Amino acid sequence: MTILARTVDVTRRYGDVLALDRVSLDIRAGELVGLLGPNGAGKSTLINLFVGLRRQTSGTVELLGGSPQDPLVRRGIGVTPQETGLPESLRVGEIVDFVSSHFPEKTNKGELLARFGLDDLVKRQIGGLSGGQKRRLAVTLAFAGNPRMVFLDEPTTGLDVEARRTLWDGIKDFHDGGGTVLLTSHYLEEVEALAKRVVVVGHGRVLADDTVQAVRDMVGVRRVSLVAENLPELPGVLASDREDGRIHLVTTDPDRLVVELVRSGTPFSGLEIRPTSLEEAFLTITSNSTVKESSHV
Ligand SMILES: Nc1ncnc2c1ncn2[C@@H]1O[C@H](COP(=O)(O)OP(=O)(O)OP(=O)(O)O)[C@@H](O)[C@H]1O
Repeated sequence: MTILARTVDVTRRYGDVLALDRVSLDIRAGELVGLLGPNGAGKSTLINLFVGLRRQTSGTVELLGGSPQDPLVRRGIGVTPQETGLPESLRVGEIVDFVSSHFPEKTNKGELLARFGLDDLVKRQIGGLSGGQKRRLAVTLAFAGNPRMVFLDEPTTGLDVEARRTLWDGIKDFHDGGGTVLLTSHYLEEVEALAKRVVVVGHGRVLADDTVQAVRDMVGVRRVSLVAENLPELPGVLASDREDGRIHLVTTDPDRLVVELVRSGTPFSGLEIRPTSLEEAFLTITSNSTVKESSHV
């Protein structure tokens, strides 16, 4: 299947900061891919390279079979950056006309606004929109030029549940019609609602590239921590470490782990079980590629 966006071994530095570290990724026509990761993971940098706003330090970036730096190539895509500023005095309908006039093919204005629940606001000045309506409009504009592919950087940040769902429906509609989407998010639920494939990034690297279900299973880990001298071999331990006299165990099945711990008769105290953050989960999992071997503390 046609590859619409590709990076090969891409690195991007900002001074001493390594924002992307040898990232290779293919996005094929018709895919809806979620790019998930904690703050500072490198998601926006990757989007900015794909859409030609920044250049890579090394490696190759391809867009629609050409270069993201080529304005003709860029006419085939739509983009909503993480932050947008729209001219306050223009009306909603006018900004849609203005943006779509830059593209050879336009999306029907009425249909576009209806798809994103903005059809009642066509005459409203942008300065009179709520924050959520402005964000929805900014996302809508990515679709104005009948793009083959859209890049959405945290499209639903700041939206309430209803507005978020309306946006999701609009994005799904585009995808159902054959459109390709790459969107970033901090939220697994958002990626789960939209995407089949999820690419997890952390510290500038691709940590996982899999189905949403597989990634959800990875994230569903818990941290069991306790005080003990020594522990026996315990089932389902993905990673472990010792800190300030406590032992921390990362597991997908804390119930079974505790049952086995009690069964073993090992003396322990101060048992705590808590969720791991997304970041913690991924960093723990990926920094322990030989995880099974580390289960014996
Ligand atoms: N213009 C810049 N100058 C210096 N450092 C930068 C610049 N842009 C990004 N960085 C750094 O590069 C790293 C990746 O940032 P990036 O914005 O790509 O992450 P992100 O995953 O999009 O984060 P967030 O979810 O917070 O938007 C971070 O350490 C960030 O501080």
